[in-house]
Order: sequence, then structure tokens, then C-alpha cells
Amino acid sequence: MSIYSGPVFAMAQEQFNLVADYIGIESEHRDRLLYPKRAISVSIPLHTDDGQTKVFQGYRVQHHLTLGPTKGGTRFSPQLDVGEVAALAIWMSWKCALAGLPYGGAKGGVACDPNSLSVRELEAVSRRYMQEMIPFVGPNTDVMAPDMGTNEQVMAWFMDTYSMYKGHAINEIVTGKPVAIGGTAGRREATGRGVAHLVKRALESIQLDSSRSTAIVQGFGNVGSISAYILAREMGVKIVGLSDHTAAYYDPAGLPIDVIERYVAEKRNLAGWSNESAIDPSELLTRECDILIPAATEQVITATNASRLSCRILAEGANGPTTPDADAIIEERGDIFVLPDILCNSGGVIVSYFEWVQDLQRLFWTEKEVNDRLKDILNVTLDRVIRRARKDGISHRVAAMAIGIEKVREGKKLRGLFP
Ligand SMILES: NC(=O)C1=CN([C@@H]2O[C@H](COP(=O)(O)OP(=O)(O)OC[C@H]3O[C@@H](n4cnc5c(N)ncnc54)[C@H](O)[C@@H]3O)[C@@H](O)[C@H]2O)C=CC1
Ligand SMILES: O=C(O)CCC(=O)C(=O)O
Repeated sequence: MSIYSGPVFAMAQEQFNLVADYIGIESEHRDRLLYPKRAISVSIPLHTDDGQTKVFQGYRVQHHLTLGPTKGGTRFSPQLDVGEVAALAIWMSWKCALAGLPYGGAKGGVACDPNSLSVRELEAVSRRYMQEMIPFVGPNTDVMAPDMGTNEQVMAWFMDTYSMYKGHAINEIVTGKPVAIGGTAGRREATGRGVAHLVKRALESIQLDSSRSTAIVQGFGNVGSISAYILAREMGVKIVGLSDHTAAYYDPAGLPIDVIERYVAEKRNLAGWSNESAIDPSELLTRECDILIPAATEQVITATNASRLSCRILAEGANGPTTPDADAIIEERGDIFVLPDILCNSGGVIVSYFEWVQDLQRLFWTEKEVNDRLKDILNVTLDRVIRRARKDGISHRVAAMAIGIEKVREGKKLRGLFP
């Protein structure tokens, strides 16, 4: 019996089976490819600022070690469970393989609300999480990075905790850390920069001019905010809709992104920014725009709203924002250019790979080198996905996943893991 359950794991499994049917993976080999190599579950006690003791659950799921170490982010979010973490780890595997990175997928996190913790409490949770994970991670075993609810500071605490245990600085144990301690130029912006670059390519493909296009972005954290800034400032896209977990806004005349940036820097979220453009958050994704970017959480585009999407491009900054039921509706409609998550948000892990390589070599690149190499990989990968989709008459998602899964399957075959 599997320990993995819940709607997000079921979705990863359903997506995998669809692709496995298409590329003809024998039924006896499916579990070998789908189920994670290991899952670690730990308890994280915290002495809170008000004198209580709380215990949080932490997880790390390592999907496969066939092609190299595992790689993936660390999420701090209240409802996190091992099924969700496993799904995210599995998606990391297909994402890394699709981009040609020498990694398997992993994901981890702590079931806690980082917004309700003081800085001291957040540091204590972060350090204890890494301390519990020390036996299971390493620069050649599993390399963590940020994801929802974590950031460069958390990565710095992870690195410090691991390095103190080993007795010397081991920068390459995590990526997405501050540049001053071995982070790479461009990692903070990498996921959003990748999203924006692929949107640019999609706009070209459907012959829309970026300076006459509009965008809605759900989620205003690392991925959402940077995507919105680059689209607005470097491509002239009008941002007409934005949201985070506290509020949603829509204005067809355009939202003032610079004013909003300053507001969020001060208040830390979008709550209370405007009364005039405030809307019910559940309406945001179906409002009219050219480019729709879900950049928050899973399963927000479902059978309930897929037929009402009013966009030309769906750029999945988040992992798993679209359910398989919604995929079927979108495919049937045929009027939306989909940039599937494992392609669209792969800029983050691609630049994490660059960071790991630089740390291992103790040789650092300029931001231009990082961004140029990022674009090269994204261009090649997008072209490959589009070609495969056209050739076989399949969706971009199935094409992207098929390429990733085939690479993992081939690696396992060559290493003798299949008879
Ligand atoms: N940080 C990275 O480099 C990468 C992140 N991703 C994915 O992108 C997504 C966002 O991650 P980050 O930006 O790093 O997280 P973050 O923690 O920096 O920001 C998350 C944002 O989403 C908002 N949010 C949460 N629940 C929401 C809801 N129900 N409706 C609207 N907004 C909501 C939060 O208020 C916050 O603005 C996640 O799915 C993550 O797995 C994917 C690839 C790389
Ligand atoms: O940068 C990384 O290693 C992983 C980023 C991540 O968690 C993701 O792509 O979902």
C-alpha cells in the first residue's frame, strides 16, 4: 500500500498514466518510473516566541537518482502533506529531464505558515529542518532550493546548518542562496525570466504584439511578481489583473505595476491596495486577457472554469495549476497556446543547475552569461516540445512530459534497472 494519497498525487499519477499510454510503457514498468525512491518524514519542534512548544511535520521526497543527484525546492505551507510533496518531486523529474539537466526530481517542505512565524521562529524551523535532513542530502545526493514560502534567507540558513555540521563551507548543498555566499547572479529572477521569455516566444508564434497584449498574474511572490515586472517593463505588456492569497485586482485599463511593487515592499502583500479594482479572487482567472499566468498553487484551473478561460496563452508559472479534466477541455477548445508547467517554470531549476555547477567549479559567471545560457536551453526545449506535439498531434503538456519521461526511462534501461 502506498503512503502517497490526496488530489495532487492522484493528478501526477493520472498525468503519468496518460503519457505512459501514449508512449507505450508496459504496465509492469510504470510503478518503477512513477513511485519515489524514498520519502523522509521528520518532526520539527519549535519553542515559539510566546513560550509554547509546537511540532511541525517536515518532508523530503526523492523521486529517482538514476541520472544524478535529486534536485528541487522546499515549500513552507500550512496544508503540505507527503502526497503533495511526492507529486511535486515527480514533476521535478520530468522537468529536469526535459531541460536535459543531470538530475532526478525531489521536493520537500514543512507544514507550517511562514507568514505567521517571527524571523527567529522561521530561522529555528529552517535550521531544524535541514539538521534533520543532513543524513539524506548532499551535493551529490540531493540539492535543495527555494519554493513557495521559502527564499534566499532560508537557503542561507540551510547552507549554514549543513556547513557547520561538516566543519567547512559547502556552498553547493543548496541553490537559490544569496550571491554573497555562493549564489548565482540571476537565480532570484530566473523562474519569472524564463516564464517571460517563453511567453515572448508564444506571442511570436501566435503573432501577437507584446506591446498590445494584456496579462493576468495569479500569485505575487517570487515567480508571479518577477514575471509581471519583466512582462511590463521589458516587453511592454499591460498587466490588467493580479492577485495573492489576500486580494485580487482587475482593471482593463492596466494596473500601475511600479506603485504596486512599492506597496507590496512595505505591506508584504496586496491586501487593501485598491477598492476600485478589487474583485472576487475566484473570478480572476476567467477575466479577459491575452496571457494568463497562474503563479501560485496547484489545481486552480479545473473542469469548472476551463471552458470560461478568456486568454490566448496559458503560461504555467506554478507547478500543477491545471487538472487533467481541465486539460481535456482546453485541448478540445484548441484556441489556447499552453506553456505547460514543466517547461514554463523550468528557468528556476535551470539556473539552479548553473549555480551548482559554478559552486562545484568555484568559478562564477556574469548575469549576462547566466541569462543567455538560460534562454538557449529554453529555446531548444520549447522547439522540441512544439515539434513533438505537431508531429504526433498531441498537446504541449503530453509532448513535454513524454520527452522527460522517455529520458528517465532510457537512463533506467541503460543502467540495467529494467530487464
Ligand atoms: N521559486 C521558484 O523558483 C519556483 C517556483 N515554482 C512554483 O511557482 C509557484 C509560486 O512559487 P513562488 O513564487 O516561489 O512562491 P512565493 O511564496 O514566493 O509566492 C507565492 C505567492 O502566491 C500567493 N498565493 C498563495 N496562495 C494563493 C491563492 N490561493 N491565490 C492567489 N495567490 C496565492 C502568495 O500570496 C504569494 O504571493 C509554486 O507553484 C511553485 O512551486 C516553480 C518553479 C520554480
Ligand atoms: O531550483 C530548483 O532546484 C528547483 C525549483 C523548483 O522547486 C521547481 O522548479 O519547482
